[in-house]
Amino acid sequence: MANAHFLAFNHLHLHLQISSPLVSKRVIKRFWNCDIEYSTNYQRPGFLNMKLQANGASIPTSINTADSQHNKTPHVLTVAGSDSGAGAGIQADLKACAARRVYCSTVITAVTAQNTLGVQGVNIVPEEFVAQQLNSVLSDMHVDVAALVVDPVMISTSGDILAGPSVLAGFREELLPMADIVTPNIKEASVLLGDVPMNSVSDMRAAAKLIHDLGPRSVLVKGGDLPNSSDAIDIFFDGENFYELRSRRVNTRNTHGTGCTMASCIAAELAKGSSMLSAVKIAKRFVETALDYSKDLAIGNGVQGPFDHFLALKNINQSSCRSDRFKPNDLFLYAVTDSRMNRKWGRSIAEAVKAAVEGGATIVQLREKDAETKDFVDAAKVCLKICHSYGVPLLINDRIDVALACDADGVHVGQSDMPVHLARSLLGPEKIIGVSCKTPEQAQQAWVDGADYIGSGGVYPTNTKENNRTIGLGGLKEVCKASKLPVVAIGGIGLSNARAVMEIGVPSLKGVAVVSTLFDRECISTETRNLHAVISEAALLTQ
Ligand SMILES: Cc1ncc(COP(=O)(O)OP(=O)(O)O)c(N)n1
Ligand SMILES: Cc1nc(C(=O)O)sc1CCOP(=O)(O)O
Ligand SMILES: [Mg+2]
Repeated sequence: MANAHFLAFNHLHLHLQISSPLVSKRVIKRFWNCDIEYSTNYQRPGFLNMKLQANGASIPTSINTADSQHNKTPHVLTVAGSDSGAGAGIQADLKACAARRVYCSTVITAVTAQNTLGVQGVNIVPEEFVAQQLNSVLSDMHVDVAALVVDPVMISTSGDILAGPSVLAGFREELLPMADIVTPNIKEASVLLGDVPMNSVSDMRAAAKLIHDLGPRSVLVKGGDLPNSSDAIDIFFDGENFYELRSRRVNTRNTHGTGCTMASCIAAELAKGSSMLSAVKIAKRFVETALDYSKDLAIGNGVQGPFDHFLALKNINQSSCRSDRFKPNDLFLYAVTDSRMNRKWGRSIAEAVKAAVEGGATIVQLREKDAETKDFVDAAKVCLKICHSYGVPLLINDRIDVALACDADGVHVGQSDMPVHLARSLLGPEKIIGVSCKTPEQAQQAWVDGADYIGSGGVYPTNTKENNRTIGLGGLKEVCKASKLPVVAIGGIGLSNARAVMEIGVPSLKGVAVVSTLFDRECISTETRNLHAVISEAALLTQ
């Protein structure tokens, strides 16, 4: 069978989003030897026409989408081969979708006998039966929106060639032009483009552009195997902009199935309603976290083992994340609360937080050193609602338990609090984690540990935090220069010196974090507005 490998190893996710009112007019055709056609049925609104053809036999199906609003379950349909070792293929897709809280149905194109040592056998599922599985799933499970994630599986992470020239032509001519995203690793990107050299990030950018010219709406070139790079760098290109997505390279043998997992996670996030860029970022962070957590797994005797999709996520409550992930510019005006100051001025934490966000605070941290746990959780829940109504993230100081209990957007930890990598494994890939750093070494470690940002200070002496070493503008500059993460300056910052801080001229510095300048004042919203004006002007001048 000429297209045996194509069926066996092609890996494709069709995400079926049930909750959206839109019906995709995208036509998916020449799907291996099956023709699948989607179109809106204008004669019968609420129905989706589908036609499957296998070996000339047509299986027309009309899907009722009329009551799809009742079914809000995000759903990924994966079309892929089975891996008996369960590290990759259908098994990885199911685990990834389950870990991301998305339902996954499956169409199996081949059954492989494989383990960590290699692939011992492949049994291709007949094309008619692939079509029948598709028909079974799609004729029953309602489809409002289809998005196609194509993982062009041709060369495994271990370097095995998984597909021949006919498959390559199939990808280039048939699948890529209708894909919403295609996710090659650097070896696959090279093969897709006729064996172009792929040795640098600029080669990856050029490849992303050339692959985009083949027709997909966006391209993710995964640089995990890029030589001489200490970071795992991926290039995302949406046809207009390039995004360089960096994460630290996790040193582990347990990488089997990372490509399948990445593609499934992207499909899962799309099914939940994310934008493509956001889906890609979350998927990358998820894979990084899962790899990190699975470093010491010992499964099989081969050189490349599987990783576990669930350990890193076992305690996660992902029910009410903000739709946007952390943006570095959120650090611009960072308000940190203080229970003593609130007591002094006779206001509740929620009143203080509301006034700060009304005045223009761009992120809030609850730093309630002497609050009882129950009071802290209750107050945090109220503050979370206030912050989210302004689109502002809310972080919790020190207390991972409180952050989990109220489902805050993240935490801020110091050098002697819960280590960042543990906080990450408890909180999961989506939560924001900030860490205090006074030195360039700590800043480098923060990146390695998977933090999102750095708080650096005390820039000036402060009465708010006892025995705090002052690092000055010079120390702040050194941290910012060494940091791959965005930095917010903290300590003794107010209207008179915020401008000098913002003008240090290192791009990683994104803003100032303040306590007394906002909260040890009579009118918090006015003080916040005034500080916002000062740092906005400084930011304009330093651009
Ligand atoms: C934004 C920001 N930066 C630094 C700190 C200080 O955190 P830490 O060193 O843990 O000290 P405490 O705040 O816990 O006393 C911070 N809270 N926020
Ligand atoms: C909470 C905190 N952390 C610091 C650090 O240097 O890491 S300084 C500090 C207190 C900042 O309060 P104020 O704005 O009132 O000076
Ligand atoms: Mg702390």
